[in-house]
Amino acid sequence: MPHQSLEQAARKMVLLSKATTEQYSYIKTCMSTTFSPQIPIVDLSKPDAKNLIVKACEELGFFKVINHGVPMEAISQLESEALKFFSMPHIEKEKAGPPNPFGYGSKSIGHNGDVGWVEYLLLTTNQEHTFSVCGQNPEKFRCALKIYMSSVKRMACEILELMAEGLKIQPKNVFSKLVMDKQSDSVFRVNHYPACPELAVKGENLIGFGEHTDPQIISLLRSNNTSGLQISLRDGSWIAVPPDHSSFFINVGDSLQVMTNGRFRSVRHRVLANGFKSRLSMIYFGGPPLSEKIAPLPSLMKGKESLYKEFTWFEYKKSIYGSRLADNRLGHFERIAAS
Ligand SMILES: C=C1C[C@]23C[C@H]1CC[C@H]2[C@@]12CCC[C@@](C)(C(=O)O1)[C@H]2[C@@H]3C(=O)O
Ligand SMILES: O=C(O)CCC(=O)C(=O)O
Ligand SMILES: [Fe+2]
Repeated sequence: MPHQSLEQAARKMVLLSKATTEQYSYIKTCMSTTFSPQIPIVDLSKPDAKNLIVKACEELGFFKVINHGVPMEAISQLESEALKFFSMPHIEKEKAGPPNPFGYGSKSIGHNGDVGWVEYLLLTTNQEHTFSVCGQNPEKFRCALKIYMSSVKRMACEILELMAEGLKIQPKNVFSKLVMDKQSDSVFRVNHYPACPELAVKGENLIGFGEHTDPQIISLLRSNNTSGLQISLRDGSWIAVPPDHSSFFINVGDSLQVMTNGRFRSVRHRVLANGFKSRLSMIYFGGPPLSEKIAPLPSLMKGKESLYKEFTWFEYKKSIYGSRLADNRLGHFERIAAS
């Protein structure tokens, strides 16, 4: 059974890793994280979807989507190819790395010292580059990626159009056209968090993926049935997101926060490693073309000043790659109101 071999591989990874988990940042905040019914659920097939989406983006910057239209078959195919990839020996996986910027990465996230109990594939959504994905059957992996990505991109556009409709702004493709653009700088990521048996023994927490906001416009996340994802509320407390393998979780990204002049919030989130089960998640990050100006839409300003300085997505990207995961990246671009 592929699942069994995955757990075995994870265990091996733990045993073989000389430094074990000592070098990672343990976090002791588990007391403030609880499962809660607070995650809004949006049924894309219902007429009130657009209003629920706007409310969720204003309050949390996060919601769950059901009846999303991505066939379970496409999801399972990609999941199974990804699991095959991650169950290969480390030396084989390394052939697809390092992620500069695309490819296989392990433990290290970005280039500024962030680490987590995670291994991942970071890919461009642009066809040609996904060819760097290796593995035993790269053709099958690529094919599954292509089918999944086109379906998820369609959902991203549908959600972005519902946002514009819910905000009552014209044309309804103001946001979605950026992700639909041929030059769109969208990214795809598959994260694998091996089970970390040491945690189960010690009863401690270990960071899988440190807290951050996603810089793009919108992120669409699907994971297996393993918990770990948490989001931060306005008051700074963390809530655990109950896993749901058949739904998608949507994050507002920094760029959408700027385009709505702060009305929508980009949500801080993180992943904790699990002591018993491995987690596999796949995330589509819908981004604008590099040359696109990221600025509040005039129709959302209503005579108010922009909260942000003007910048292009290229400029923002340059700045994020010099940042640490937990940094407040939008801080540099906030306009201090002249009084
Ligand atoms: C420390 C990091 C790692 C970054 C860049 C920088 C700050 C934000 C991280 C992310 C988070 C969202 C996906 C990603 C692909 C992105 O666009 O921003 C990540 C990227 C990476 O994993 O390389
Ligand atoms: O793997 C996950 O569940 C979330 C990871 C994440 O937030 C990211 O890759 O930006
Ligand atoms: Fe993220």
